Amino acid sequence: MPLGERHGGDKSESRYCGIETEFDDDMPNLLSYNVHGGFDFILATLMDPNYRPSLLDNDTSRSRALPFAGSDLVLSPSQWSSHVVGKISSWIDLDSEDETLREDSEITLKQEIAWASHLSLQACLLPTPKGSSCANYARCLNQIFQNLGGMQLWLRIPLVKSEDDTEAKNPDCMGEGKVDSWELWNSFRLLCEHHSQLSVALDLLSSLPSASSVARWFGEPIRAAIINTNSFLTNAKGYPCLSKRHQRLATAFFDHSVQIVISGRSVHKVPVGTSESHVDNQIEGWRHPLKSYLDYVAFLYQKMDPLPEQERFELGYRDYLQSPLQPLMDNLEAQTYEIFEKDTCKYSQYQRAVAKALVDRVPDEDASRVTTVLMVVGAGRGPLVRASLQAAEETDRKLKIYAVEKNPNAVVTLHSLIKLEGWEGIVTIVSSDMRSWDAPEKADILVSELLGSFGDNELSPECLDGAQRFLKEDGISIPSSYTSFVQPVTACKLYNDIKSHKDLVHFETAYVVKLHRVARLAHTQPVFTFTHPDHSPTASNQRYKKLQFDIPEDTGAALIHGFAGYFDATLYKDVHLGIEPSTCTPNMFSWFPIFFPLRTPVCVQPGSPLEVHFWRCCGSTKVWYEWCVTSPSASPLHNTNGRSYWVGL
Ligand SMILES: C[S@@+](CC[C@H](N)C(=O)[O-])C[C@H]1O[C@@H](n2cnc3c(N)ncnc32)[C@H](O)[C@@H]1O
Repeated sequence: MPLGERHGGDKSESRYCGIETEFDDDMPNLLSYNVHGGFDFILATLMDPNYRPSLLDNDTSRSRALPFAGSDLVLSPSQWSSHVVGKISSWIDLDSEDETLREDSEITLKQEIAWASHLSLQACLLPTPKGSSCANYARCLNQIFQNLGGMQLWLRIPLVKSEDDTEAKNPDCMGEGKVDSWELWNSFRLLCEHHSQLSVALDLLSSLPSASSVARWFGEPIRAAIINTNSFLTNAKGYPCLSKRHQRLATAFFDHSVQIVISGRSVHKVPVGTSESHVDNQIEGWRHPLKSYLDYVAFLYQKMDPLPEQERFELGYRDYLQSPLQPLMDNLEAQTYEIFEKDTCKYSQYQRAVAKALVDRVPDEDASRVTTVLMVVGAGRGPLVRASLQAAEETDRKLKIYAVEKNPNAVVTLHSLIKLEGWEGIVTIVSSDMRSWDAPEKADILVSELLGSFGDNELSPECLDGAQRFLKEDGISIPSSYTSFVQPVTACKLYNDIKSHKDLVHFETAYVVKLHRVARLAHTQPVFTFTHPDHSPTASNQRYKKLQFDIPEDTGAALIHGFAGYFDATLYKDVHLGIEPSTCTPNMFSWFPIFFPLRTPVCVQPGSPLEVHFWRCCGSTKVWYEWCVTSPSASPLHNTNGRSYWVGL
């Protein structure tokens, strides 16, 4: 019974809530008890906890069947796959000093995974590594991965990070010697080479690490969050509830399709005869002992704000890598223009900028006599022409417009608009590349939108350099400048998607992507700025920037899979437009961020700075970026000579 419905038809996994169960060899009864109690799936031990392969060696009845919970026939295939997550025996210790235990563990792990695969379970929960060394555990998993089919393996990791290294460690819940459970996870997944079927089930304890430290996990492949009943507080009426921080975390998990699992025994004496449940499925007075915990989780899920319309529209794009547009080299298609044109926020910012420029250029007393020459360069299907005309109307200024466009298909539309919109005598359509157009007169205002997610990556600088020939000496360019920004991110999903191509080219390409499962590890920093017009005789569009990021120390160590990139543009004076997270234009959807990957992720320890270099390089036929990390360790230089990714001139 899903936790509820969220506006917009929620299809995420996080609608489901599971329960961790004790071993029970009556699997049908165990499942039906918990499903009737309201849970969607059970986290169930598949093998008798007393089983040890080494004990069988001395057993004369060695050939008897292994003590699996019943047989595969006790549940239907769909019950196994939809309602059971296998829990691998928690006693296993693959890195134990005790050889017998180590060997027993290896045999049991492989047997249990093989049995779970036979049942077509979607996932199995792997116990937390017992010590700080997990090499043999990871080695066995690598062997298992070679032949696993589609099953996911969730490594159980407690969400702990002591702020003080001298703080007592809890050997029951994580490897001795590790005070930051993320490091345990990181060692494990590095040993497994980021295997895409290895993910995390986080155990939420009653106290949580710092916000930055928790945030780092959102770039990791978390599939489940296990909340023990001991981590719940008690509300005034005696019901279980979570602390504000736990609530916010649970909500963030829902938003990232992480499933919640309740574990432990009921530790709340819920008043009899009352019910706060929203989905009450009591059968003949019976109530699952953990129902009040489930009800609370459902309540948190249902009280989440509905996804805004734009977010709903963008759901399918989350963490989906796209190649950036090449609007100079290629001709955009009608549907691309259509998406741009729906972004009213972008055009209203342009309208505001043009209005301010018109008023600055022509004082009120001259408004009826002076005609301003405005050129829209890269006019597409005309939205900036329309925005400029609206600015003129709003400010009572007279305008003459040239709409310059190099895409012949968009020019067809522009011509049709002359009649349709009554632009005769005001707008002249020019079918030409702005860099080679021989303009009949000079412009007072040059309006363009040639910006990519990283500002200059669609070659606005090169195009506007070519167009500024026909801008008057004191003319205005809208935009007047733009700056790119980057920040380091953990982005396991993106890294794995790129890795799946098994080539260098994909690791040296920048992608446009709606970032979702990422952890932004430091504030953004500016990279390259371009200003227009630029009349300096030595002007060059090549750039180099060295950046140093200090990741907040309380984050702990983190793995950098690459850099998220953004831009901010000053259109005119105080009117800006951009996607840099701290200043982004609200409700604008024309641009997703850009992502520059690293071929090998870089691990940064607390307190050690991350040094990064970005170059913008220009050749006669193309522009490209190169990038690398030099501290705490050196990465290779990425995209040398634009060998993998470039933008055509
Ligand atoms: C990002 S689109 C913007 C289109 C339109 N202004 C809008 O906001 O919907 C950029 C447009 O500039 C055009 N363009 C790019 N480089 C150009 C050049 N050198 N000369 C003329 N048009 C160019 C492209 O064909 C495309 O139509």
